[in-house]
Amino acid sequence: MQSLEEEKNRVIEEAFIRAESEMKAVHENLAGVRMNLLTLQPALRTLTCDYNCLKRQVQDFPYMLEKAIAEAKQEICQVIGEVSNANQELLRKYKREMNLRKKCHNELVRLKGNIRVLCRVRPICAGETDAADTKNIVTFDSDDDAVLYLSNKGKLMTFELDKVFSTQATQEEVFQEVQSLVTSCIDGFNVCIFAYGQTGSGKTYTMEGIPEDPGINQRALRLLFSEVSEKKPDWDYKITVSMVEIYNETLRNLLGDNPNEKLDIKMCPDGSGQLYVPGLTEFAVESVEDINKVFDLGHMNRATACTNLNEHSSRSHALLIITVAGFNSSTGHRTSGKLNLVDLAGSERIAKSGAEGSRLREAQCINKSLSALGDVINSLRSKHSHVPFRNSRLTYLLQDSLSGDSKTLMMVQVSPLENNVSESVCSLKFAQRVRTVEIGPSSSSRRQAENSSTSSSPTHDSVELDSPPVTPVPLPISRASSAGSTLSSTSKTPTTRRRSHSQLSTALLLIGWAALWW
Ligand SMILES: Nc1ncnc2c1ncn2[C@@H]1O[C@H](COP(=O)(O)OP(=O)(O)OP(=O)(O)O)[C@@H](O)[C@H]1O
Repeated sequence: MQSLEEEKNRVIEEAFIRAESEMKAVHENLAGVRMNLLTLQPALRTLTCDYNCLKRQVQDFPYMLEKAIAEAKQEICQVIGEVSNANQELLRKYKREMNLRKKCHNELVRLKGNIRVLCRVRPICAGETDAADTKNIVTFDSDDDAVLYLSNKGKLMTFELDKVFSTQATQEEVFQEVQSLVTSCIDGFNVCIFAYGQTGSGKTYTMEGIPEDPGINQRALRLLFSEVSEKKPDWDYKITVSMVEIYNETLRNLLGDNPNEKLDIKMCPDGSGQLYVPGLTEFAVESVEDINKVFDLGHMNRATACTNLNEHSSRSHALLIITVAGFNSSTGHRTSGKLNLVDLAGSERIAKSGAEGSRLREAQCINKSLSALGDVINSLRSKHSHVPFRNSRLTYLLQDSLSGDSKTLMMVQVSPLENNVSESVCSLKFAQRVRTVEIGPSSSSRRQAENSSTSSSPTHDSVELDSPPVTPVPLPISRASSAGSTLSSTSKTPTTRRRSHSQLSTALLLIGWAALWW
């Protein structure tokens, strides 16, 4: 019993020791866990905090998103508003600048005179070089492109115009000189460009040109197309074209179904005082292809009614009438301008050509219309209250493009050959008279003063010349000294050039002022 008791006590003791060591290990583990717990607690707190924060953010997100969208919207609206204001301002400045450009352009044209007279001398053609009387009698001034010298019976005559194109001048160079007039019809002006001169002097070459080198007609339409397309989308333009011929005082519609049909010119019944041609065909053109189609139709119709087109075209006036109507959708503003491109009938003398019968009648009709043109120009020049537009079909048809605020350019064509000298002198004399005309408000007093100073120029002698082939009217020659004058030396009269220079510098000043103001 005792040993059992001892055994029991020993076992208990051993169990107690084992339990104690196990207890110690458990305590140690517990301490480790406690330790871990202590270190995890801050992380847990951070995580909880982060979690709560995220939770709040998630809760707030729709509201913040809405707010951000609203702010972005506001900013975008503000920027759009600013851009739109800037655009409005730019548009306003653009319009102001366009008006200013128009004013400057008109002022420049006004200062140059409403009627500008240019001269083009055609080259001697291949077939003409061998004949005996094909001596070249025309010379140019290397320092002054407005002066032309003509050798007539041993005397050197000087003619002064607004510009002279030598035989080498290209179609492009000629067009550059007239293009400002062409574009002014976009601004609502009526413009007339005439080619005047004897048969074979190059009128048709200048106006129509040849297929590989077109003249003013086609170049003008091309320029109008490019100018109006630049003005889009603000401006919407419609360009229409009509072609008519005046032969023996009869007006024919070259684009109509029946080219033999005679047209009449009538006063608009609306009381506006405008003229119109009932039944005149107008084609809307938008491209070079359209122009070519219209020109082909016009030529075909012109050829169908005559046996010899070349002779017929020499004896008739050909008119290309271009109308440019514009509408500005933002301002509601409308413009309407007309450009008349006229290839006049040959102006040679009846006596010299010895015309009889139907040729005489043709010549008389040409005489009548060119004389009427001269009468109109003379009346405009003298500022008569009555201008006889109705005296010929030509002047009646061109009435609205020859009066008021309209602009006219005459291209006087000259042959360089000696056997054409009297016709050349007459054409140039007529051109110089035309040059003194002012259609609208003008600087007439200054011009007169300058003319009188020119007349008194001691270097000029007045000489008797052949009367013009078709004497328009005895226009008073206010530039008598240079019109048909002779020069014994190569000295020049600088007066008119001085006028051009002073006018040009005024215009440049004006443009400079405009640029500064802008
Ligand atoms: N600047 C030029 N360069 C080259 N050739 C020209 C020039 N001007 C005219 N010609 C040529 O001279 C000839 C006569 O020209 P054009 O037919 O244009 O004269 P016109 O004055 O219209 O004659 P018409 O009154 O008979 O119609 C044509 O063969 C033409 O090609």
